[in-house]
Amino acid sequence: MADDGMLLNFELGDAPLKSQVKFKGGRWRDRLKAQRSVKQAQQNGPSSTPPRRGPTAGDHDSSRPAKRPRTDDGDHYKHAKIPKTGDAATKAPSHAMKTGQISSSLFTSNPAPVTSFDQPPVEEAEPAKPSNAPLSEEAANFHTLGLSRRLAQHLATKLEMKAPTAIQKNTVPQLITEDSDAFLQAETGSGKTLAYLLPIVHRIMALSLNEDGTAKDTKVHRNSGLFAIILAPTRELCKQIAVVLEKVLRCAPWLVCTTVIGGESKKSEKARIRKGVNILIATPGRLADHLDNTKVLNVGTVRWLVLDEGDRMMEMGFEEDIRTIVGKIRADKLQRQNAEGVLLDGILPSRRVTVLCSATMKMNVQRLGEISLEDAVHITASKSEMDKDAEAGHEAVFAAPSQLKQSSIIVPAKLRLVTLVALLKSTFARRGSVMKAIVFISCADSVDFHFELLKDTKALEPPTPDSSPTKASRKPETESTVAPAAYITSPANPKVMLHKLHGSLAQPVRSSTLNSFASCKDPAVLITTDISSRGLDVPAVDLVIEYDPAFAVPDHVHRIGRTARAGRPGKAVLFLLPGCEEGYTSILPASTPITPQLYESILQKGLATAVNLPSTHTTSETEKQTWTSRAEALQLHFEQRLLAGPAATSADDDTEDTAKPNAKGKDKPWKSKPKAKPKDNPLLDAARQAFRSHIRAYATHVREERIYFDITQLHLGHMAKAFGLRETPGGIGGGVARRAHKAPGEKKTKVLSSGKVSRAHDDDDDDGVGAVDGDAARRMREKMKMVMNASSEFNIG
Ligand SMILES: Nc1ncnc2c1ncn2[C@@H]1O[C@H](COP(=O)(O)OP(=O)(O)OP(=O)(O)O)[C@@H](O)[C@H]1O
Repeated sequence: MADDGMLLNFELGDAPLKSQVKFKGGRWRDRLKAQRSVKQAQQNGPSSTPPRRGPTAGDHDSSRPAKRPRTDDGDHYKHAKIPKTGDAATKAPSHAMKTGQISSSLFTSNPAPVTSFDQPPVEEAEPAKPSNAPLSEEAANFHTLGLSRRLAQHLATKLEMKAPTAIQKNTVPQLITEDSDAFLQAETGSGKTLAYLLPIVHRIMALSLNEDGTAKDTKVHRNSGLFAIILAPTRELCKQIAVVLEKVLRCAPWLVCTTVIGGESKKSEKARIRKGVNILIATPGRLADHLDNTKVLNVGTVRWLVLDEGDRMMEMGFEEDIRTIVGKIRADKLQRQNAEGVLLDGILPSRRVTVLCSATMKMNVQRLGEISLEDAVHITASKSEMDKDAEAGHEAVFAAPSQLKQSSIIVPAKLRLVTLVALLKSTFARRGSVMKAIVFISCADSVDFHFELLKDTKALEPPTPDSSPTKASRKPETESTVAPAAYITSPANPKVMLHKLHGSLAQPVRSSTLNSFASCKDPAVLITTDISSRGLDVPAVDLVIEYDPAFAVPDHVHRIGRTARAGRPGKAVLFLLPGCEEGYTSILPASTPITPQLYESILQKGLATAVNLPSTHTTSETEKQTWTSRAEALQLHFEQRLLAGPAATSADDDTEDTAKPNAKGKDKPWKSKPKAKPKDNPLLDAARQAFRSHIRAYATHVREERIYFDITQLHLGHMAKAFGLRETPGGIGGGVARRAHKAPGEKKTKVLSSGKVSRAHDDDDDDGVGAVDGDAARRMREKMKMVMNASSEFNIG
């Protein structure tokens, strides 16, 4: 985009701030309010905050949260022409960023929150007792649950697991003694993986060992038959399950497990199957493929089919594959003894057992149950819950771990980026306080952009051999996904490693990045999409930040469940926009209230000291610098980084969505492809692309939750600022741009590329797609469907 005529809401110059800010347009009341807030910010420094007073709880209609007061658009700011890129102001930012010389609209014209912050936060009397921790050894141990002494001892001595968790206590005896199907449902981090693995391993081991642990005459080995298949939705999860299983099988080294998950040649997978395997861990697509094409894969001896994260597999569109797999396994005649004449019945289940497993239960699990389960027992962590649900015949309510501390930050769109940096900076302010944090973002483009923005561009020269976290990052696979972080480091904690992960990365890159994050000895941040929300088990994760809220409540439960695992403490922070989004916390599961936090306090804390601005920009910090001016300087710095270098062409601004769905939904429905390749400034281009994808992704919150995530309430101009953009990029796509909240009789609104929202005509489209021509509406519906399935994030073979 050419810079000529580009408007920005910063004024760089020597004149005092006061005289520079004028507000035009809109209602006089709004102008006066904005003027006062700027004046107050100038006079009071750190203590200055925009005037805020939200309605108290009484004012707030809980059924439909109050709309946020809409401020008018750019008219409220004084606009100045930006100098051409390369001009003195952009070339010499340090000069431009001297204290008192910046006029930023960061703190003006922001909508006020509806949440009342007047109430002092209720202090918890004592920390909540962990709900997903192992039980006390007196209450239960693995041997008394029915596991062999050998296996129980191995767990205690080699895996340091002396007592089971509640779900393990309820599942292990059931799966050892009964042959009925089971539906395991327990909160995140409660040990469901071992709950189903241990009884399977115990019973397969029993083919070779007597009850007293002595060896039987006939010992099974890797060629004795495939006894169990475990299906999981992602390659990462499959590998993780395989790692746990391999550790368990060290006490029975004659048994073999393997994975078939794609990402490597089918030939080598076939070769492994041919060598013999007793437990197979697979993604549905790949297994269905092998069942069709790999003759050596004999499922006649299979006694268990485990569907881990079953609801996610359904959501990702694997229903057909699962039907095929279940059908093929059931159709194959059950072999009572294997080829070597070892009698399987009596020791292994006498029928094929299906185990379905998840922390949450979306409606589609019911359908999955219909496909795969017969008279299943519903096993939960608490017996009473199990009985009650069995009687009532309804779903168990999914919950967050009780020890998990949840909070929300109500942040106006314009301040999101600087607040994220401030939060991360204060999180890692002290060495050793937080080791790992995960930041969830709605789409891969936005993950890419934030990673590029926050990584230390200066520190990308080859790392020194003694820097432990970079051991993994030295690998070529992680060159573009692991980097030292800038901005969030501090003198006390100078090394923080930034990681990014999403489904569009090649499989070796995904695996190495995850490995690097998990094994990183220094503090680490993972910026990721929902690809990391399910099943990922990195015990040292202390903090989960939902920078973009999840598309549905169950996804939120899985995201926050990456911390506070197996009884450990953890924190989760949710970013929300002022207005209707604030009501979202009322539908989230939490054992203690989700504490709302003021963004000002986050900024104040995080920007109490100077931000380590990398690259060529250096601030001339003075003692007078306040957190507000630091926030403004930081925002300005980001915006200047985007503008540095030759400007990109405007061709991409006219980009329309060209996503082509395919059968497996592997492409990215909300990702648009530029018609013309932008010439330069990759960061600016990445910001625009991220913004577009973010807005499209926003439109895909599940229907029931769109009263909280109403795209018509989104101020595109303000949101653009959170991507360091001074203008709202075009090309968001007719469908999304014209979408409106579907309330009966409500007029549709139209989101213009300028960021303004204008009223449009009514339409009667069922899917909430706005007034677009029939073809476009159909395309949009298709796209929405695909996005709902969210399969784009997973490259599953
Ligand atoms: N009995 C136990 N004692 C100690 N730690 C355990 C025990 N069982 C499991 N764990 C640990 O608890 C953590 C979580 O286990 P797991 O990944 O199986 O949880 P999950 O219930 O499947 O969670 P999610 O729903 O998020 O996938 C793992 O790090 C595992 O090693």
